[in-house]
Amino acid sequence: MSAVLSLTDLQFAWPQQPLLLDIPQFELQRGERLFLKGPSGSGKTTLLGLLGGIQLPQQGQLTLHGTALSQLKPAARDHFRADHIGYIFQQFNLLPFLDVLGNVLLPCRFSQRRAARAVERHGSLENAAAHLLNHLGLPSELHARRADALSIGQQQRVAAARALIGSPELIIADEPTSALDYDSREGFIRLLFNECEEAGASLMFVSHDQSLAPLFDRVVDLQQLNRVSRPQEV
Ligand SMILES: Nc1ncnc2c1ncn2[C@@H]1O[C@H](COP(=O)(O)OP(=O)(O)OP(=O)(O)O)[C@@H](O)[C@H]1O
Repeated sequence: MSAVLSLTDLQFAWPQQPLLLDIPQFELQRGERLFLKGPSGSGKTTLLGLLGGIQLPQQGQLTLHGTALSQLKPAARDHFRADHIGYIFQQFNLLPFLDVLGNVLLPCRFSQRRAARAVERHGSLENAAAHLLNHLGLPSELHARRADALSIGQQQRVAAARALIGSPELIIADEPTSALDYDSREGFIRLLFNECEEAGASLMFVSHDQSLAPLFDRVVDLQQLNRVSRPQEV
Protein backbone atom coordinates (compact mmCIF):
# COMPACT_ATOMS: atom_id res chain seq x y z
CA MET A 1 0.00 0.00 0.00
CA SER A 2 1.07 3.59 -0.51
CA ALA A 3 -0.10 6.68 1.33
CA VAL A 4 -2.73 8.93 -0.22
CA LEU A 5 -2.28 11.36 2.64
CA SER A 6 0.61 11.99 4.96
CA LEU A 7 1.44 14.59 7.52
CA THR A 8 4.56 15.28 9.53
CA ASP A 9 5.12 17.54 12.54
CA LEU A 10 1.81 19.31 12.08
CA GLN A 11 0.95 22.07 14.55
CA PHE A 12 -2.21 24.10 14.53
CA ALA A 13 -3.90 26.67 16.80
CA TRP A 14 -6.99 28.72 16.09
CA PRO A 15 -6.31 32.50 16.32
CA GLN A 16 -5.76 33.70 19.91
CA GLN A 17 -6.11 30.15 21.21
CA PRO A 18 -3.59 27.69 22.63
CA LEU A 19 -2.09 24.96 20.49
CA LEU A 20 -4.86 22.49 19.56
CA LEU A 21 -3.04 19.94 17.43
CA ASP A 22 0.55 18.75 17.53
CA ILE A 23 0.76 15.57 15.45
CA PRO A 24 4.21 14.14 14.77
CA GLN A 25 3.17 11.68 12.07
CA PHE A 26 0.04 10.35 10.38
CA GLU A 27 -0.63 8.48 7.14
CA LEU A 28 -3.73 7.25 5.38
CA GLN A 29 -3.12 4.47 2.90
CA ARG A 30 -4.72 4.12 -0.51
CA GLY A 31 -8.08 2.39 -0.19
CA GLU A 32 -7.89 2.42 3.60
CA ARG A 33 -11.05 2.99 5.66
CA LEU A 34 -10.20 4.79 8.84
CA PHE A 35 -12.40 5.59 11.83
CA LEU A 36 -11.24 8.70 13.72
CA LYS A 37 -12.54 9.11 17.24
CA GLY A 38 -11.96 11.51 20.10
CA PRO A 39 -13.94 13.50 22.67
CA SER A 40 -15.99 16.53 21.71
CA GLY A 41 -13.72 19.53 21.20
CA SER A 42 -10.56 17.43 20.74
CA GLY A 43 -10.04 18.78 17.21
CA LYS A 44 -11.42 16.13 14.85
CA THR A 45 -13.28 18.57 12.58
CA THR A 46 -10.30 20.93 12.70
CA LEU A 47 -8.02 18.11 11.55
CA LEU A 48 -10.39 17.29 8.66
CA GLY A 49 -10.24 20.95 7.64
CA LEU A 50 -6.45 20.83 7.66
CA LEU A 51 -6.40 17.64 5.59
CA GLY A 52 -8.36 19.42 2.86
CA GLY A 53 -6.31 22.61 3.07
CA ILE A 54 -9.35 24.60 4.28
CA GLN A 55 -7.10 25.75 7.12
CA LEU A 56 -3.33 25.74 6.97
CA PRO A 57 -1.14 24.55 9.83
CA GLN A 58 1.28 26.98 11.49
CA GLN A 59 3.93 24.30 11.16
CA GLY A 60 4.46 21.00 9.44
CA GLN A 61 3.99 19.33 6.11
CA LEU A 62 0.78 17.87 4.72
CA THR A 63 0.87 15.94 1.48
CA LEU A 64 -2.23 14.80 -0.38
CA HIS A 65 -1.93 12.68 -3.50
CA GLY A 66 1.75 13.65 -3.75
CA THR A 67 1.21 17.42 -3.45
CA ALA A 68 2.21 19.58 -0.47
CA LEU A 69 -0.92 21.63 0.22
CA SER A 70 0.90 24.55 1.86
CA GLN A 71 2.83 25.17 -1.34
CA LEU A 72 -0.31 25.86 -3.36
CA LYS A 73 -1.76 29.36 -3.65
CA PRO A 74 -5.34 29.65 -2.24
CA ALA A 75 -7.13 29.32 -5.61
CA ALA A 76 -4.97 26.35 -6.61
CA ARG A 77 -5.63 24.76 -3.24
CA ASP A 78 -9.42 25.11 -3.72
CA HIS A 79 -9.08 23.55 -7.14
CA PHE A 80 -6.91 20.74 -5.83
CA ARG A 81 -9.41 20.02 -3.05
CA ALA A 82 -12.30 19.86 -5.53
CA ASP A 83 -10.30 17.44 -7.71
CA HIS A 84 -9.19 15.04 -5.01
CA ILE A 85 -11.55 15.16 -2.02
CA GLY A 86 -15.23 14.38 -1.59
CA TYR A 87 -16.91 15.60 1.61
CA ILE A 88 -19.91 14.27 3.48
CA PHE A 89 -20.92 16.68 6.23
CA GLN A 90 -22.98 16.02 9.35
CA GLN A 91 -25.84 18.19 8.05
CA PHE A 92 -25.18 17.08 4.44
CA ASN A 93 -25.18 20.72 3.13
CA LEU A 94 -27.28 19.97 0.05
CA LEU A 95 -28.50 22.94 -1.99
CA PRO A 96 -32.25 22.86 -1.24
CA PHE A 97 -33.37 24.50 -4.50
CA LEU A 98 -31.51 22.00 -6.71
CA ASP A 99 -32.89 18.57 -7.47
CA VAL A 100 -31.11 15.39 -6.45
CA LEU A 101 -29.16 15.00 -9.70
CA GLY A 102 -28.16 18.68 -9.64
CA ASN A 103 -26.75 18.26 -6.14
CA VAL A 104 -24.81 15.13 -7.01
CA LEU A 105 -23.32 16.79 -10.10
CA LEU A 106 -22.12 19.92 -8.25
CA PRO A 107 -18.49 18.77 -7.75
CA CYS A 108 -18.20 18.23 -11.50
CA ARG A 109 -18.89 21.96 -12.00
CA PHE A 110 -15.82 22.77 -9.91
CA SER A 111 -13.58 19.95 -11.08
CA GLN A 112 -13.01 19.13 -14.72
CA ARG A 113 -10.97 16.15 -13.60
CA ARG A 114 -13.87 14.62 -11.72
CA ALA A 115 -16.29 15.41 -14.55
CA ALA A 116 -13.96 13.69 -17.03
CA ARG A 117 -13.52 10.65 -14.79
CA ALA A 118 -17.29 10.33 -14.30
CA VAL A 119 -17.94 10.51 -18.05
CA GLU A 120 -15.11 8.09 -18.79
CA ARG A 121 -16.60 5.46 -16.48
CA HIS A 122 -20.29 5.93 -17.17
CA GLY A 123 -20.69 7.59 -20.56
CA SER A 124 -22.27 10.78 -19.22
CA LEU A 125 -22.43 12.80 -16.02
CA GLU A 126 -26.11 11.97 -15.57
CA ASN A 127 -25.42 8.25 -15.90
CA ALA A 128 -22.62 8.50 -13.37
CA ALA A 129 -24.88 10.28 -10.87
CA ALA A 130 -27.76 7.85 -11.43
CA HIS A 131 -25.42 4.85 -11.02
CA LEU A 132 -24.16 6.10 -7.66
CA LEU A 133 -27.61 7.06 -6.40
CA ASN A 134 -29.07 3.70 -7.35
CA HIS A 135 -26.16 1.86 -5.69
CA LEU A 136 -26.59 3.94 -2.55
CA GLY A 137 -30.25 3.04 -2.41
CA LEU A 138 -31.99 6.13 -3.80
CA PRO A 139 -34.44 4.97 -6.49
CA SER A 140 -34.68 6.70 -9.89
CA GLU A 141 -38.11 8.21 -9.22
CA LEU A 142 -36.51 10.47 -6.60
CA HIS A 143 -33.65 11.76 -8.75
CA ALA A 144 -35.61 14.76 -10.05
CA ARG A 145 -36.99 15.72 -6.65
CA ARG A 146 -35.79 18.88 -4.88
CA ALA A 147 -33.30 18.14 -2.14
CA ASP A 148 -35.44 19.85 0.50
CA ALA A 149 -38.26 17.39 -0.18
CA LEU A 150 -36.23 14.36 0.91
CA SER A 151 -36.08 12.50 4.19
CA ILE A 152 -32.89 12.71 6.25
CA GLY A 153 -31.81 9.22 5.17
CA GLN A 154 -32.41 10.10 1.51
CA GLN A 155 -30.44 13.35 1.88
CA GLN A 156 -27.58 11.38 3.33
CA ARG A 157 -27.46 9.13 0.28
CA VAL A 158 -27.41 12.17 -2.00
CA ALA A 159 -24.57 13.66 0.05
CA ALA A 160 -22.60 10.42 -0.28
CA ALA A 161 -23.16 10.25 -4.05
CA ARG A 162 -22.03 13.89 -4.35
CA ALA A 163 -18.84 13.09 -2.45
CA LEU A 164 -18.11 10.03 -4.59
CA ILE A 165 -18.85 11.33 -8.08
CA GLY A 166 -15.78 11.47 -10.31
CA SER A 167 -13.86 9.14 -7.98
CA PRO A 168 -11.85 11.51 -5.77
CA GLU A 169 -8.95 9.79 -4.00
CA LEU A 170 -10.15 10.77 -0.53
CA ILE A 171 -13.61 10.79 1.02
CA ILE A 172 -13.90 12.80 4.24
CA ALA A 173 -17.01 12.09 6.27
CA ASP A 174 -17.69 14.15 9.40
CA GLU A 175 -20.33 12.38 11.51
CA PRO A 176 -22.44 11.51 8.47
CA THR A 177 -24.59 9.00 10.34
CA SER A 178 -25.49 11.08 13.39
CA ALA A 179 -28.89 12.08 11.97
CA LEU A 180 -29.85 8.46 11.23
CA ASP A 181 -31.55 5.94 13.42
CA TYR A 182 -29.28 3.25 14.74
CA ASP A 183 -30.53 0.46 12.46
CA SER A 184 -29.81 2.36 9.24
CA ARG A 185 -26.25 3.34 10.18
CA GLU A 186 -24.44 0.10 9.53
CA GLY A 187 -26.32 -0.45 6.26
CA PHE A 188 -25.31 3.00 5.06
CA ILE A 189 -21.66 2.43 5.99
CA ARG A 190 -21.55 -0.82 4.07
CA LEU A 191 -22.95 0.93 0.98
CA LEU A 192 -20.41 3.69 1.43
CA PHE A 193 -17.58 1.13 1.69
CA ASN A 194 -18.72 -0.59 -1.51
CA GLU A 195 -18.76 2.67 -3.42
CA CYS A 196 -15.40 3.78 -2.01
CA GLU A 197 -13.95 0.47 -3.14
CA GLU A 198 -15.42 0.81 -6.61
CA ALA A 199 -14.06 4.36 -6.86
CA GLY A 200 -10.68 3.36 -5.36
CA ALA A 201 -11.14 6.01 -2.66
CA SER A 202 -9.74 6.12 0.87
CA LEU A 203 -12.20 7.00 3.62
CA MET A 204 -11.57 9.17 6.66
CA PHE A 205 -14.64 8.86 8.85
CA VAL A 206 -15.26 10.79 12.06
CA SER A 207 -17.91 9.60 14.48
CA HIS A 208 -18.84 9.46 18.14
CA ASP A 209 -20.63 6.17 17.51
CA GLN A 210 -18.14 3.59 18.74
CA SER A 211 -20.36 0.71 17.65
CA LEU A 212 -19.37 1.46 14.04
CA ALA A 213 -15.62 1.28 14.70
CA PRO A 214 -15.17 -2.50 14.20
CA LEU A 215 -16.38 -2.18 10.59
CA PHE A 216 -13.30 -0.14 9.65
CA ASP A 217 -9.76 -1.20 8.65
CA ARG A 218 -8.25 0.98 11.38
CA VAL A 219 -9.42 2.99 14.35
CA VAL A 220 -7.42 6.03 15.44
CA ASP A 221 -7.97 8.01 18.61
CA LEU A 222 -7.03 11.64 18.02
CA GLN A 223 -5.88 11.87 21.62
CA GLN A 224 -3.28 9.21 20.91
CA LEU A 225 -2.15 10.94 17.73
CA ASN A 226 -2.04 14.40 19.25
CA ARG A 227 0.71 15.31 21.69
CA VAL A 228 -1.31 18.26 23.02
CA SER A 229 -4.11 16.16 24.47
CA ARG A 230 -1.88 13.52 26.03
CA PRO A 231 -2.04 13.43 29.82
CA GLN A 232 1.00 15.04 31.40
CA GLU A 233 3.50 12.50 32.66
CA VAL A 234 4.77 13.04 36.18
N1 LIG B 1 -13.57 28.31 13.34
C1 LIG B 1 -13.08 28.24 14.59
N2 LIG B 1 -12.52 29.31 15.17
C2 LIG B 1 -12.02 29.24 16.42
N3 LIG B 1 -12.01 28.13 17.17
C3 LIG B 1 -12.54 27.02 16.63
C4 LIG B 1 -13.11 27.02 15.33
N4 LIG B 1 -13.57 25.75 15.06
C5 LIG B 1 -13.31 25.03 16.16
N5 LIG B 1 -12.69 25.77 17.10
C6 LIG B 1 -12.24 25.29 18.43
O1 LIG B 1 -11.33 24.23 18.25
C7 LIG B 1 -11.55 23.19 19.21
C8 LIG B 1 -11.78 21.86 18.48
O2 LIG B 1 -13.01 21.93 17.75
P1 LIG B 1 -13.41 20.80 16.70
O3 LIG B 1 -14.72 21.19 16.11
O4 LIG B 1 -12.27 20.56 15.78
O5 LIG B 1 -13.58 19.54 17.68
P2 LIG B 1 -14.28 18.14 17.42
O6 LIG B 1 -13.37 17.10 18.01
O7 LIG B 1 -14.63 17.99 15.98
O8 LIG B 1 -15.60 18.29 18.30
P3 LIG B 1 -17.05 17.60 18.14
O9 LIG B 1 -16.83 16.13 18.37
O10 LIG B 1 -17.83 18.24 19.24
O11 LIG B 1 -17.57 17.93 16.77
C9 LIG B 1 -12.73 23.65 20.07
O12 LIG B 1 -12.22 24.20 21.26
C10 LIG B 1 -13.40 24.71 19.23
O13 LIG B 1 -14.00 25.70 20.04
